Amino acid sequence: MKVGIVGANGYSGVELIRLLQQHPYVTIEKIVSHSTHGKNILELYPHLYGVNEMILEKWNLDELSNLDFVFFATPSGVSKDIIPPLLDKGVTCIDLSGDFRLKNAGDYETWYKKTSAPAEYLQKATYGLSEVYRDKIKQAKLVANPGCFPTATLLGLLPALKKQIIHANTIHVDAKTGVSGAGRNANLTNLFTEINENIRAYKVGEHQHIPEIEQVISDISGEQVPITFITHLIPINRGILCTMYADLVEQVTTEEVHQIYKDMYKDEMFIRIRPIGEWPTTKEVMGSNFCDIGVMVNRRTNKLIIISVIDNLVKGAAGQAMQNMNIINGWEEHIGLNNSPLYP
Ligand SMILES: NC(=O)C1=CN([C@@H]2O[C@H](COP(=O)(O)OP(=O)(O)OC[C@H]3O[C@@H](n4cnc5c(N)ncnc54)[C@H](OP(=O)(O)O)[C@@H]3O)[C@@H](O)[C@H]2O)C=CC1
Ligand SMILES: CC(=O)N[C@@H](CCC(=O)OP(=O)(O)O)C(=O)O
Repeated sequence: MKVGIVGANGYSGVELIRLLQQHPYVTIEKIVSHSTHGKNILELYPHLYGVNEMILEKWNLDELSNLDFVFFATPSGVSKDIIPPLLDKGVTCIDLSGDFRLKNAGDYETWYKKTSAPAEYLQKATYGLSEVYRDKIKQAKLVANPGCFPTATLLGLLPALKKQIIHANTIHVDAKTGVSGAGRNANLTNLFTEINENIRAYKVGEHQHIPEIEQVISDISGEQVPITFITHLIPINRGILCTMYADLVEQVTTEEVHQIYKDMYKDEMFIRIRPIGEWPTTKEVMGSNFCDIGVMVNRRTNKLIIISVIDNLVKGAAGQAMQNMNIINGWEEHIGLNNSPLYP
């Protein structure tokens, strides 16, 4: 199958190259960039010598129309204009940006502060949280790949929400991310001197992933509730760790909750429910498509505590996008995604 990557020289794009190169049924036919078009990708990423030595091209609708599948790893506000004509030509698109995730155009404009994609295309998009929307993804022509934080948050909350053991309106999420989440662009807050030996809360109360998480919670629980969700930038390259708390509806034990989580994810190869008393770390999923989850009931407060971790560039972006491509094509979901985490 012939695929293309638009935004191929960003961090998520390069992660797509790494993963798609190891997929047996796929060849990367086109890599597209914006300000760097015309360069060999090696000039930007010398680690790709002998792996991928393609030239970055300019966006060209006709040339991309000959492909089977195109991945978009572009900043928000870009794919909303270029995906619709490509979709109309019958090419299946997977968008890693936020442009097609929110069903309500007004929500996108409020939280992203940009013009939304046309409403009819928002309705055509399928939200690509693989483990939750697999059946819809199978039929999709346009997948809105989830944000990195929503992936870690929602996979962690899902069993508790589905089994209705927590009050959805009491959910608090304390999320931490590595710096690659901000992409490969020069900006003051991403300087080594600003990041190193430092932790910073950012976009407090106004993170664009809040409506995305609330949209799925509402879909699963039937409740439209606001959540408290705060993000922090920490001095690591890759990884997201979300610590979540919510009030329990009634008293349950850690063992009971743990069993609910194990049962719900028993057939999911990328979700690892950690033994009771063991809390996952970002390094334990680095480079892999795993989402690791630990749970505990805090008896003193009658709250459920959930900790989930992912690699933001893999399960949080390129890995989940490739998992979705596998789902659409009816291939086994793990194809190209078998690598174990990189440790230490
Ligand atoms: N980084 C992460 O962990 C995650 C990122 N995402 C989302 O994925 C998308 C890409 O993120 P990331 O890889 O971090 O971003 P980067 O900033 O690292 O890369 C952005 C890419 O988009 C290209 N680009 C910029 N403007 C345009 C344009 N107008 N037309 C075509 N291409 C353009 C850039 O090309 P050039 O350099 O040549 O200008 C570059 O290749 C974003 O929407 C992000 O929110 C989602 C989940 C996780
Ligand atoms: C560290 C950092 O800045 N991370 C980004 C990750 C979000 C992202 O990748 O953007 P979309 O999912 O909205 O496309 C952020 O918190 O905004």
